[in-house]
Amino acid sequence: MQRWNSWGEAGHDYPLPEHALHYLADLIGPGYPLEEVLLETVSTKVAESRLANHSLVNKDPEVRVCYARGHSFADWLAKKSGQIEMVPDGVAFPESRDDILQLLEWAEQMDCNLIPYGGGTSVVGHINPQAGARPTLTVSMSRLSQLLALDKESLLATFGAGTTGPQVEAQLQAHGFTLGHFPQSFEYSTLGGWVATRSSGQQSLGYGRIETLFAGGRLETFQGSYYLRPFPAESAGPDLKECVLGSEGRLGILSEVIVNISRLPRFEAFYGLFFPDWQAGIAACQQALQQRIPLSMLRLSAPEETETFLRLSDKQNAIRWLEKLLVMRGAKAGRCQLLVGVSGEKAQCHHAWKQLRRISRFYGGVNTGQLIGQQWQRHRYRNPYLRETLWQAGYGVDTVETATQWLHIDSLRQAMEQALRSALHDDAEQVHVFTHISHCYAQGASLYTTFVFRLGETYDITLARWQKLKAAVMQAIVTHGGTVSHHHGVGVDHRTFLPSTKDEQQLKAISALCQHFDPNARLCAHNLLPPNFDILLTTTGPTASDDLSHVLKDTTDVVA
Ligand SMILES: Cc1cc2nc3c(=O)[nH]c(=O)nc-3n(C[C@H](O)[C@H](O)[C@H](O)COP(=O)(O)OP(=O)(O)OC[C@H]3O[C@@H](n4cnc5c(N)ncnc54)[C@H](O)[C@@H]3O)c2cc1C
Repeated sequence: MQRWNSWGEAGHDYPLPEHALHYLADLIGPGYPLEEVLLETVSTKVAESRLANHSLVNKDPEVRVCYARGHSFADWLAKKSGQIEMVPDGVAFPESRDDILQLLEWAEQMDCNLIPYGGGTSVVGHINPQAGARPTLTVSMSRLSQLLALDKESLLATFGAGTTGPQVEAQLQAHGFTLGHFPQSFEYSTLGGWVATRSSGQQSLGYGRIETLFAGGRLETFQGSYYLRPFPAESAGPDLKECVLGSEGRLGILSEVIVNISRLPRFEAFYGLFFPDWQAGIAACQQALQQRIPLSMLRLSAPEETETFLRLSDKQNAIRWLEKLLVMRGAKAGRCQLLVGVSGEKAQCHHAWKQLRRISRFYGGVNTGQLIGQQWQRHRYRNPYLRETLWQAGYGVDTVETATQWLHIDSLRQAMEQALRSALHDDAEQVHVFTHISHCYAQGASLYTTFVFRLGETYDITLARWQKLKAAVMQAIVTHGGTVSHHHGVGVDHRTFLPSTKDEQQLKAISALCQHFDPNARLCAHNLLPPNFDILLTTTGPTASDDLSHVLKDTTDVVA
């Protein structure tokens, strides 16, 4: 059974070896765990539902609690402490498009808000009900998880939007196909959620981000049902599919998603390389991308992350041998690990790997073969479980991600890491920070930074620590040329910073689009736009002459 206040299936634990915990204690001090509240206890405190009965809606307090929060660090604190301010008034489980249309109609009658819920793996507050006069109905897509159509000739598959990663792959692989979308939340996140958040998978370099994979589908809205046809390409004016991508539940509920699929690769391998330093690793990645070498993954760890992985490994004997080899070959302190993936026809993969090795040699890279790559592949979804392991040891872990041009990669990384390392100086607390590049493009890459800190003596102190860390790093991102998000989305947690990425005219256009599809602001109105932005437009009407500068000033004040 899925854990209600943490990641993963109950009983699936990944303990860290003793030496790994000592390493962490040496870096930031010993951790002290916080006591957790039981689901039964939280459920007894839930307020009465404000919704009438409906055959599709479950109002059981325990179910409502389980659907109340996602997986941001603040969400975890809320669940583990039991201080969940808002829970949905009910959770609906539609089984068909008709059920969804019925729920939209009922929401108007009940005057309630709706939250489409995929896997609930959001890390930016997307699916958290907000306080307000209207009741909230969360719409779980979990029963819409079937492969509905497979066009083997055109490589198109139609799924219920609530299909999770493993369900997508199992149903496709049974026919010899794959989607190739493997976010780290793969186990629980869904097709609808991926589209609504502009998700990116670990092998996006080969298969593409969800933008490339999303071919069409059906969107159920307060303005009716839309069928987004899966043409291979078209020149027929603006494409509504583009608007649905990243809409974060604000336009409607995706009931079906059509995706571009691939034949299962005949060959796939992951290799490990080590570069003497970060600059060499970056230059090699940049070259590989700009020469269009057909790889399926490039993941470059900065020195602190490389060192952390080596230190935390439970195969210390093998690591000692590896270190000897690396030192002999010139990759000493400051070295960076690069993971390389190739997928496809064997000859094509061998050729791509050969081309990459040629670039790597030029930059002093040391080839360590497939061993590290195989380890990574075996444990590719394990990191989220380690969040719980570290929590139990008294440490908080969170990640932030962004993207920028190659020109700014280095300065942005330094700014993010520095902001995190110094954020808790006033509390006399150390923060362990490390970064990797997780998705590469010819023009730039995404940076993914992890920070580990000690839990406070209470939940409130811990939350305050996390808030300081998050604010400091977001500030660093937007002032050093990063986007608010490369793949986690905006939600509630990043919306204040959106004006740094999109200007006033763009925000107005997005707001007008949301109002067109959802005139009464029932669908996830908390997501995406800066606070008060919609309210202002609703009261004055979205005209081009609206002066929103004071709203934007409020939000940019936080940014500046
Ligand atoms: C441990 C962990 C690792 C992660 N790793 C990655 C990663 O590698 N790559 C990545 O991209 N993200 C990652 N994420 C973030 C998260 O998994 C993604 O944002 C994912 O796309 C969310 O999918 P979901 O089905 O869980 O959506 P939810 O969290 O349920 O919802 C997210 C948003 O999408 C909307 N939505 C969901 N379904 C529908 C629908 N059918 N119609 C309309 N709107 C809908 C919701 O209303 C909400 O606004 C990670 C999260 C965690 C906790």
